[in-house]
Amino acid sequence: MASEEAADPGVQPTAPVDPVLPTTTSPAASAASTALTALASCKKSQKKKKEKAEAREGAREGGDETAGRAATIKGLTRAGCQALALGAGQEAVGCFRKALLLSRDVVSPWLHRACAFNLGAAYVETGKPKKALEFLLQSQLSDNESGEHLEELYFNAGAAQEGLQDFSKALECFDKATGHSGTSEAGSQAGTHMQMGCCYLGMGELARATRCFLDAAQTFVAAESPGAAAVALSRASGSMLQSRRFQAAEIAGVLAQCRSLCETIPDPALRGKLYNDIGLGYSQLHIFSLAAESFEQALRLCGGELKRDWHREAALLQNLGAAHNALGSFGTALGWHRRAATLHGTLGNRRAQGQCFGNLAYACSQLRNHEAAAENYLHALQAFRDSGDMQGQWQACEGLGTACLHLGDPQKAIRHYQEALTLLSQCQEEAQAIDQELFTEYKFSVDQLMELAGLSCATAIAKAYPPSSFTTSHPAVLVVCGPGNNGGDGLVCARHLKMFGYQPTVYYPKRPSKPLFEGLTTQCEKMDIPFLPEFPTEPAFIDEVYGVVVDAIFGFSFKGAVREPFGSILSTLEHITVPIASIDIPSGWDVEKGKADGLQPDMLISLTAPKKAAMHFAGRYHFLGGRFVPPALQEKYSLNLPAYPGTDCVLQLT
Ligand SMILES: NC(=O)C1=CN([C@@H]2O[C@H](COP(=O)(O)OP(=O)(O)OC[C@H]3O[C@@H](n4cnc5c(N)ncnc54)[C@H](OP(=O)(O)O)[C@@H]3O)[C@@H](O)[C@H]2O)[C@@H](O)CC1
Ligand SMILES: [K+]
Repeated sequence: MASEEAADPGVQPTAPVDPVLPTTTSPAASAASTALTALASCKKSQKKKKEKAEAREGAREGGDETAGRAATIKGLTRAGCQALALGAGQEAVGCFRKALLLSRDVVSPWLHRACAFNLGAAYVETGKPKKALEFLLQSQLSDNESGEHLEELYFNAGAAQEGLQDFSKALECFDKATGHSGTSEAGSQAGTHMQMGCCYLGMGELARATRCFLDAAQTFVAAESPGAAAVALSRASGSMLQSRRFQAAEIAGVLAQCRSLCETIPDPALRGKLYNDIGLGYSQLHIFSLAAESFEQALRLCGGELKRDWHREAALLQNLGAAHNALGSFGTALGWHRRAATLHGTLGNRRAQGQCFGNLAYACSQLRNHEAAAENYLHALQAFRDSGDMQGQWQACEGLGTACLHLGDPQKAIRHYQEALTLLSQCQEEAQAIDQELFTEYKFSVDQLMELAGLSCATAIAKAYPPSSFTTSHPAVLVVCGPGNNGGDGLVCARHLKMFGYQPTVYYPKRPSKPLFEGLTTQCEKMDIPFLPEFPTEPAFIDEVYGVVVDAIFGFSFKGAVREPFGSILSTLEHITVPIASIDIPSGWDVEKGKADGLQPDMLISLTAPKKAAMHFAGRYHFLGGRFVPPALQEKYSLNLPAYPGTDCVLQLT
């Protein structure tokens, strides 16, 4: 999607979800890579088993029955390996399980452990890491086993731990695997480095992950495996982009190396996948000419009519269109957008089709064909409605508004803009996901964000209610704080208000015994901010003493019926006449539906992004605060937050 004002519509190539892009440690991705290695191990153990079985054959005196059983185990093992090679994991598990059962009656602990190992490795591949570990542990080898065998065991145990998301245990196993890798092939060492890279990715240690992928790539190149090396480089570039610690030139260097390796890969499907990944990487670096070239190369490799990958083709057409939009070659972009929209439509992918219509509309508007732009924004809007994409809907409405302005219909434009605003405030799920990511991915701490949130609130209050507007003798503000983080925002806000020359008083009836809140309380106390021992029961008293009341009672985690003492507090606040400034959400409101007979604040300071309930806000001032969402995150969620003016930490929405 793109809107006419959007400075950079071409960033959209990152939007299409490419099912083959292996840039995360998603179970699917790691299972896939694990599968290959499990199979390799299986082949190796099969070979080794064959050798050992043959060696034993002469020595074994257990008679025909034992020999027959050993032969059956051998057959089952072979069948299991074949099943694995064909991707029939369940069947493989069945064969290995039977082999393991039979091995119990054979007087060879080695054979039994080897069978347990195979079953464990097969479970790794079928995505059952718990089961895998159970059998891998049974295959525990003694120290005088060969290093290579130990390497295989630790590798698979590592893969199982990785599947269980226990990345540090997985890394321990992989470390041991590399410790025993003296004699093994370079390829298998590189495979271990790949897995280690995935673990570091899972732990959010992107620089280390990058190192592992680059090491793996180097080893694969030395082992003359260009395909595997290119995959490793592609993953390295992905983690470099994600980490934001690397220079663009460094990342572009890795992408270029990956691209040149691609030329030597015989498998067209893998080549196509990699060219697409490279194109996405270049898009993120804003090198759109190389992105477009890479997407075209990928498109040529989509397969013949019979084996055509239509979904990939649609994503590539969309990416090509978006890259040309970003390059400003709108005439060329039109064709790609149309083809992409048609193909996504045929495949029933309405949301992606909406994105293509949006991009097409944007290109039309840039070519000053506003009628075509309006028509395509309408198609986009409908597609986003069908697929329930709120964000797409508001962007399409915004585009429609602009097109109507150009077509000389300001009334219609206003209606579209109004609809866009309403839709914008409904993007709450996104806001919560962003909050989560700020903590988990971007490693912000609550107190950092709370400080910025509280500062935004004090700033917004100072803008809307300057001390000169107070009718009381002093700019006295009552800050009512609740038991959660919203209350914490209130404490920070009180401290900054004091700094700004106001006279805040805090009421904080339910104080959590956590260092963060204790610290914030002490800071206020040390700044001579009084804390009320009891809440005034008379609304008139509050009206007389204070010029503004800050509602920092509940934020987005409020639910159910209000419990005491907050029920009485809110009842009193509902009857005061001085303005109430609510932080994030008016307290007592349903986070989505609001509360018609509840608190009706004069001001709302939405933090990060407006929540759904903000639609029901009817007060005079609506501010946006919490200017802490990093650009990458804004981009990821296509937030299109309105621009904060200059260095301000708040933005007045109404
Ligand atoms: N995440 C972010 O990015 C940032 C978030 N920030 C801020 O945090 C806010 C969200 O904070 P939050 O999650 O701590 O919850 P919040 O709404 O303050 O209080 C919930 C507490 O209230 C209580 N309670 C609930 N229902 C109740 C009821 N019916 N009746 C009575 N009590 C009830 C319940 O306590 P309990 O009684 O269970 O002890 C619960 O612990 C968010 O809106 C924003 O302002 C900023 O600081 C910075 C960045
Ligand atoms: K509140």
